[in-house]
Amino acid sequence: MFLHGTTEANLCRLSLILAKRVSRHNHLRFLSLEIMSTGQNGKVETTPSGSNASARLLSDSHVDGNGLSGNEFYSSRGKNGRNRSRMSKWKVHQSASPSFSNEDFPPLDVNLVSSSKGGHIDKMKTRIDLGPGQKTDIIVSTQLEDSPLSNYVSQHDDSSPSAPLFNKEMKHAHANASPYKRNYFKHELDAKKWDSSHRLHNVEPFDICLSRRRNFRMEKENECRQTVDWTREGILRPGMVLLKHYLTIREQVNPGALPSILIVRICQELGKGPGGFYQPGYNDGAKLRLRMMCLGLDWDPQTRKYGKKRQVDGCEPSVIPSEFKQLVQRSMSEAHALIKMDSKVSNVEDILPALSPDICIVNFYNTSGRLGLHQDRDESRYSLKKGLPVVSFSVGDSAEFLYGDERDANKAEKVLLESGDVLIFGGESRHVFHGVSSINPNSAPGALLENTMLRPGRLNLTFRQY
Ligand SMILES: O=C(O)CCC(=O)C(=O)O
Ligand SMILES: [Fe+2]
Repeated sequence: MFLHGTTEANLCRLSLILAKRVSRHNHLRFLSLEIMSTGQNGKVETTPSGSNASARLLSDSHVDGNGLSGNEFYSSRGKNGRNRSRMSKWKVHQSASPSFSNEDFPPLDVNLVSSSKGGHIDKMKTRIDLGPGQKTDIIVSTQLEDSPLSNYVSQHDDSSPSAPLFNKEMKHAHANASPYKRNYFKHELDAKKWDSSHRLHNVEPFDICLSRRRNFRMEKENECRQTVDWTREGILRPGMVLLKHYLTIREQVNPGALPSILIVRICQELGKGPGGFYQPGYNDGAKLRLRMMCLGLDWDPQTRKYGKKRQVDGCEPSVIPSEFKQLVQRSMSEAHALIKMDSKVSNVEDILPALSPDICIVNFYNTSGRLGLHQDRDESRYSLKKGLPVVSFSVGDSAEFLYGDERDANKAEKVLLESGDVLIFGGESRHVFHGVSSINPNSAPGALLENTMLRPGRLNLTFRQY
């Protein structure tokens, strides 16, 4: 017997056995398991990760003051057939006040799977019975042996499309799962229809929206309105303006026509097609904790350069839709009006120059997404020298946005960016350091979710002029 004694040991052992079994039947090179079970103490136990060589179990997960903590049990089988195991503590900081309970917390940000060769990753979910009182949901992530996607490595992906291996147990588990988990299952079902021809490309199509059967009643109940004291608006610093809910206040009569809903629909369509969302990486192989799509011109995070085609699959970015450009111009007029009221300058463009955007970078952050402090300084020297602004639209879950004069999160100011907010930084604020430190789960407006089925997470669009 490979491991014995504790529940953790048994679960780890089980994941290794399953890994081997699935591997034999489906010719898999790679597999990982995520086990979610409710232990006798009522706390959620999660097992992310594992392959045919290793398994990791995060157990006793619990919400404390400002994060999640628990124990990690790790075991692996080396090439020499020897087994190793260790136990350690882990902690995931959640800087926003926890909006979830022990019983129903969102997927942890963990590296489920990674492989030196990479490949397509599928998921299926099943439920197994470990004996009295021990029902366990397992998410099995698999990697097909002959996948042409040899450059694609998913490091943390709570939203990747699932395998066509959907089975009876999954349906059973679906019926019994909590509404949060049911959404997850539905997503698995949809992914069954996944067209394998997409896999011929290096980039797997990513849909920022879920399917129709999502349970919004539950989400509305859960909706957590932030009561933070750092919600600010107006002029944040010279050349930096925050227009609160600007993309949601226009259409009171017909909520379906709200600009933020239009933005999601357009981004969904463009994001699924060629040149759509992908998860970019840095030079050192690390992945950005977001999905990205560029419009107008492509921006490459590795070379930090703009180009006509992107490196990852040679696709050309779509053009920036005229609706988006109009929204940018309207936002700029609003910002100029605010500046005019606030200052005595004769020409507001001296403080916030106008732009004619030819680049739009669209980011989708899942609820564990973030972006470190950085400056946007890859546009042309002309654009940067003139201080032509970056215009940023936020849609979906709210985000904690940091900004400051240095790349130091401790010295940065923070502001809550909510769905519909427009943030503009140009003029003398054009080189401000900025980043996203966290996304607040369940904070997106119900009307937006009902009309778009946007996944949990946040959509951000930044317009610039090269
Ligand atoms: O998501 C955001 O609010 C910021 C995005 C950003 O800074 C960027 O794309 O350069
Ligand atoms: Fe930026």
